[in-house]
Amino acid sequence: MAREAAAPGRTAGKASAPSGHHHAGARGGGGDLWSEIMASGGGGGAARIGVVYGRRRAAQEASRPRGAVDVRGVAAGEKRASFEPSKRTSWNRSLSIRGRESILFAPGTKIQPQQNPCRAQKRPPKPGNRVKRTFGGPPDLKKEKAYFEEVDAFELMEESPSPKNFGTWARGMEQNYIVHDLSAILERWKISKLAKFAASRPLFDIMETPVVPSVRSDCSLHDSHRTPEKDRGSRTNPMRRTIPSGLSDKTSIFTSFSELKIKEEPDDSSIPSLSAEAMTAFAQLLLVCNQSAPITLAEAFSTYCLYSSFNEDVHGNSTPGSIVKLGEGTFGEAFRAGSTVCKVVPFDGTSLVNGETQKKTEEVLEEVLLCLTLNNLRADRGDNVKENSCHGFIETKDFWVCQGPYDPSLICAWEDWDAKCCSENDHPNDFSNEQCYIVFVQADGGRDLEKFALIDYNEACSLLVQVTAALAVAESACEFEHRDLHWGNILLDRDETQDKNHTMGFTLQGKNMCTRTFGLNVSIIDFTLSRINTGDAILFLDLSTDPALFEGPKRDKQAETYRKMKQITNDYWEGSFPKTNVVWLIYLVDIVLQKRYSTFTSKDDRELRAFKKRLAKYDSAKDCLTDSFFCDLLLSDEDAQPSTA
Ligand SMILES: Nc1ncnc2c1ncn2[C@@H]1O[C@H](COP(=O)(O)OP(=O)(O)OP(=O)(O)O)[C@@H](O)[C@H]1O
Repeated sequence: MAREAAAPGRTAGKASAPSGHHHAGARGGGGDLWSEIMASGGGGGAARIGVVYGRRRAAQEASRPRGAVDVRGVAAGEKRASFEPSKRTSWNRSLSIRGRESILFAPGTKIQPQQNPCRAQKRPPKPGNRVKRTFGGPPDLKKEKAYFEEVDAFELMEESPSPKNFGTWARGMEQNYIVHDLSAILERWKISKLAKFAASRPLFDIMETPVVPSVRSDCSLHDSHRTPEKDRGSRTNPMRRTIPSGLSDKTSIFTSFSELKIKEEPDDSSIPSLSAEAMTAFAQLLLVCNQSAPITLAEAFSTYCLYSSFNEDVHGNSTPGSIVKLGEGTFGEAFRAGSTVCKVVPFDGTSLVNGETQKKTEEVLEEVLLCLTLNNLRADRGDNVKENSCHGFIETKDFWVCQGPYDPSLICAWEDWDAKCCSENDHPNDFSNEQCYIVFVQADGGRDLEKFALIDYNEACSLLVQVTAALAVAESACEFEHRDLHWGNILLDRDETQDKNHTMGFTLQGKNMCTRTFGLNVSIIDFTLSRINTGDAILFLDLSTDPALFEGPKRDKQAETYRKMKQITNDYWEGSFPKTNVVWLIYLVDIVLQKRYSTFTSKDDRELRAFKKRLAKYDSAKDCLTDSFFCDLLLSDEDAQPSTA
């Protein structure tokens, strides 16, 4: 995670109705396009149905001081617990108490206005976004069919010892992206969540639970959940068949958060019919990864790296060639492997990594769901025309569940990077044989903004319009808020082959548009803090359990932006507040201004300052896109030159 030099920060503007639509007819009737989009009332928000399940990390985690040594690893005989102080001291990298959360929608329940009754007065108005997609109702047989096909495929795979195409050092093949059946994955995940909840309560209790309105009636939400337990029992039995049919009758009972007072470890035997159908998070993760068991990091990387006989370890064993570390974050190490980037994130262990508690399997699974949902915004997979699509989010090509110590080739790449860039992370050489990792295989998005020098004002404009358009599309499609869009999480790639009129296509609420790229391709990464509404569930991170995130230095742009978000959300992180995207856009303009590119004229500076001032008025990235700043940068589809998407 990057840090920003101190400079006067702005206070987030009070939420107000969007005003000043200065986009007075961006080329070729852009005005009409915009008036249609704006008149449609904001488009997207995903179906908001009755809340049936939520979880929250244990509050006691919050009391552990930052950087304090977690001795649980020692008690558990975990190799990696260290009593040395963590290298990580940055306020903004200490995320030890974070936990991804989810709210699941009950099938068949009605869309509810999103409100936290205790704070409803203070919160900005919810945009009237709605998506066409609805959930619940009669059973979706297509989904079930897809599900069982996938289960059958998995069972077949289990019989075969060689899932996927790994395992030979010499293979060195480029792997195409894997097509995931997102709806089947979500369905499975939902069933498991519900079963876990159901298993935590005696059967009679559930059956007698009256159906209550799904809007929470008090603030008990905040103390009604517990940290989900690890799902490692699944290791020996990674696959349990789930039978979705008939579940909806039972699940419709669970419609209130206030009913979710889960106090003990779920007892799987209490409701056999549900728990037997549910898969553990670990088994689900394996299934998403198309694996029957974890593999080693070396095996995963060998899928993407060309074999090189020059890459041998001290024992003469061949190792994957061309692995270079590209960057690091609090949770992950990013390596280039062939033409892909593999982000390696340890999970589920009890030892601290980089001074932080490791993510739990469920959190990893939910981050995977988030990546897949964003992948779904991409338009180039032969799908039908999409209501909202863009290419602004990094493409996740695949995932792997790995286990064992760090591979020597990765340690080598890590040490090379450390020698040059001075890593803030712990040396990865003492992970145990049991350590699990999730490997996110992504497209190579280029260099992050922290390290990238924009050549001129046009490139700065291209950066701003592409990020704004991507956020606007994702807002509309799935109420997406990135919530951590610092300069380490925006990647830029200069494509010398693009001419100056090159454009990048996107679709916002059914309208095809293009952004001018000026030869720059922008990708947004790192969805760890992001909030998304998949239609089945809201996935978010409860940042109220991480007060230190908001205690960064005064006037530090990034620290101020977290504080602005807190102000906007009023610490109600499950809520939809697209204004959080706006404050990151303001941060981005600040970064561009602060970098003081030598080629910027004073007029360019003035333009940017005026734009930044206007941004404070907007309530969402979609609103920001109407600003006059983007007039010459946004084209309607008909006016565009041949574009990338
Ligand atoms: N797909 C990619 N292409 C190129 N570089 C990448 C890619 N993904 C990550 N990186 C590099 O690795 C760095 C860390 O990645 P990322 O931000 O995803 O990790 P993280 O642990 O989630 O970080 P954070 O501390 O912000 O939560 C990035 O800043 C970037 O330099």
